[in-house]
Amino acid sequence: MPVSHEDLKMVDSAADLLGVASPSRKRAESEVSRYYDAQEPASSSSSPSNDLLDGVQSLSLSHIPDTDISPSNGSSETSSYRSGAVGTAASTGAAAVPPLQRRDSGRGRARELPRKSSLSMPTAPLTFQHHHRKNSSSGSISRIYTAAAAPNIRQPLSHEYLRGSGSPAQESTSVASETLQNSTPPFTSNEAARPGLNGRTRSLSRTRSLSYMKRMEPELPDFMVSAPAKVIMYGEHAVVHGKAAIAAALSLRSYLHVHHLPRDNRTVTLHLADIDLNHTWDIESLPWDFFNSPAKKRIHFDTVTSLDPELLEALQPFLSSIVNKYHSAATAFLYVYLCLGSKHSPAAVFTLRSTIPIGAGLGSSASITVCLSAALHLQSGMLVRPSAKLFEEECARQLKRINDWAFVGEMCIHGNPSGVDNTVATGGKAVLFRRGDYSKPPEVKRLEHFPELPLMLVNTNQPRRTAELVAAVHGLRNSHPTTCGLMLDAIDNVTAEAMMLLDNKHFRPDDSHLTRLGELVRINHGLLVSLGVSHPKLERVRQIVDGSGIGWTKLTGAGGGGCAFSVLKPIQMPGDEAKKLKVEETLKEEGMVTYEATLGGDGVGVLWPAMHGKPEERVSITKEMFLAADGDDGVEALVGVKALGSGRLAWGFWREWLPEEA
Ligand SMILES: Nc1ncnc2c1ncn2[C@@H]1O[C@H](COP(=O)(O)OP(=O)(O)O)[C@@H](O)[C@H]1O
Ligand SMILES: C[C@@](O)(CCOP(=O)(O)O)CC(=O)O
Repeated sequence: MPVSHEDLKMVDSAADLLGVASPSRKRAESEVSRYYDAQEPASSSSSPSNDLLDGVQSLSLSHIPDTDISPSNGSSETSSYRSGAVGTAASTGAAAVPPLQRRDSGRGRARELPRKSSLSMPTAPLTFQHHHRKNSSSGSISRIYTAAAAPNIRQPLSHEYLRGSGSPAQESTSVASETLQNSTPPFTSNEAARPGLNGRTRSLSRTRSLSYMKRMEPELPDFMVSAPAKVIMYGEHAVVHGKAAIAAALSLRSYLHVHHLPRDNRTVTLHLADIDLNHTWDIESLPWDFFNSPAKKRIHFDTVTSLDPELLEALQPFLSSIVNKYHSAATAFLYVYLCLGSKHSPAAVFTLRSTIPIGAGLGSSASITVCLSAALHLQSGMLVRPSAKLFEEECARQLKRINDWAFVGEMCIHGNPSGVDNTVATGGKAVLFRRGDYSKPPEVKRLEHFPELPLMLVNTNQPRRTAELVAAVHGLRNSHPTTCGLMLDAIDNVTAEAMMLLDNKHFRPDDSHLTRLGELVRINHGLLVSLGVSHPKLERVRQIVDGSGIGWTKLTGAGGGGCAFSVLKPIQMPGDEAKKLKVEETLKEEGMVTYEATLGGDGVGVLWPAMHGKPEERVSITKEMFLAADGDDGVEALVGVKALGSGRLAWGFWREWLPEEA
């Protein structure tokens, strides 16, 4: 009999309450296992794994036809202009089937991928990175996978001990004894013997030692997740008002380390090291009953498009003691934690460090909310580590789930974000993004031919808050609806023109195409100035760069300070390089920082378990090591995607396409 969504939800909650896999859940899981076994051709490339499979509806990456981004289609009337106030939580598109845990049959079966490759994404040495796509014989798009053993996500570690060559009973007792040699057991040793597993005899003391050991073990291994920053090339602010924007992933990243605590520790800690925020909550004292009540409960598959003010209010007593100017990150964490977790969520310490400047227009908030969303999904068993065994559609579903809940976190930090930042931080690469109707998923078109561009990124070091700038544009539009509407339409037009150039495989950065792109950058900046979101320091960058004639400059992100980027003209004359160096020197003298970063790289990634080193000498990355890493370079050297690479023992990415063959 097919398993219904409702059935499984009930089974899920019952199992959660008991902390076990219920018989009906197991039945449902085996049903799905059977389904997959029947569907999949046998393959010898499988690794033993414990995948979570589900039947969530697939990510609809609605392609935006070129005509859609024309000014006529992007009129201000059709755009959804959202005020800073939060609305009622809306849930759209609940999945047909909830997640299921699937243990590999152990028969060496793996789903054979229709299209896959073990290629890894190249990174360009200079500013931008060019990724091509490879078309399969069917003409459709493929993606690359990193071969990796999926983690035993919901599997307590003790089960690992119980596996192996010996019988379960032998294994468990020997591990228990070993553990107990180094600890003080909370029981006496002279207990009556009673029948054990497989008809063997085991003593009650051993049973208790096992339960003691279980309590002392963390439920899951430590792991890490990471997500990139982004650069909005065209369309910031307008995108909040329903227009299109073009954005690309940037090679600066946030890293989140998740350390699991012994089961008898019932606390959860959020340590945001960059902002000196370190707070611990007692898990059971959190308002689970309210968050899990039928009227409020949201599950992993739900697309939540606005925050619930009552849920936010319920969190206040747990946030009020956090005095930190960046405290909204804690709100984001707690909101998503309570929505996705349960009283039985594993005790853990979440430690975050980021190489992205905070509040500088590079999407630092989205990068951290993507990390938090991915970590919480992984922890609760709702994601499979990316591997060659993942269907393309599953990969897309997992990315959608991460992205949807990262957006919830973004709403906690920003109020009314467009969602472009978290979409890029989740999926990586470059996208054309538009969210006309906030009650529906955004339209996202991946830019297949995003070119390598000569770019300079400058941080003015002028702090500002996205939420305030978005609210300021909102205010201006209210007082000057017609004029602002026209300016937003003009930005939309700029984005549409840029899109034709950036998504064109014949684009050449060394000819007139670059000049057109540069001019569009300058026009877009001018329109943002008119919307009132520039800053004297941003104007100074523009003056220095444009004055030297080396390129075209625009603020990126919310403006009001933060970052600007310049599209640089090709170095053609002998003095060109010297001019660029002079510009960099002047900017530095004025207290600004220039970045060398690449665009168009990977989105969210996972390092499971958190280990580094060559296969034979792998060591765990502890939270202490992570915290001790010296500055951004230290973080990159210890856990960085560049340092550890990607692959089975390194970072895994949910990727949706393959680079095109040269
Ligand atoms: N490294 C970080 N650690 C903790 N919180 C962060 C970090 N980076 C960003 N945030 C959160 O994001 C907010 C900044 O978001 P925002 O002003 O939109 O800047 P950005 O343009 O970089 O996204 C901060 O107030 C904080 O809550
Ligand atoms: C201004 C805006 O378009 C981009 C904000 O980017 P950032 O938070 O400054 O990185 C707001 C949004 O898209 O939600």
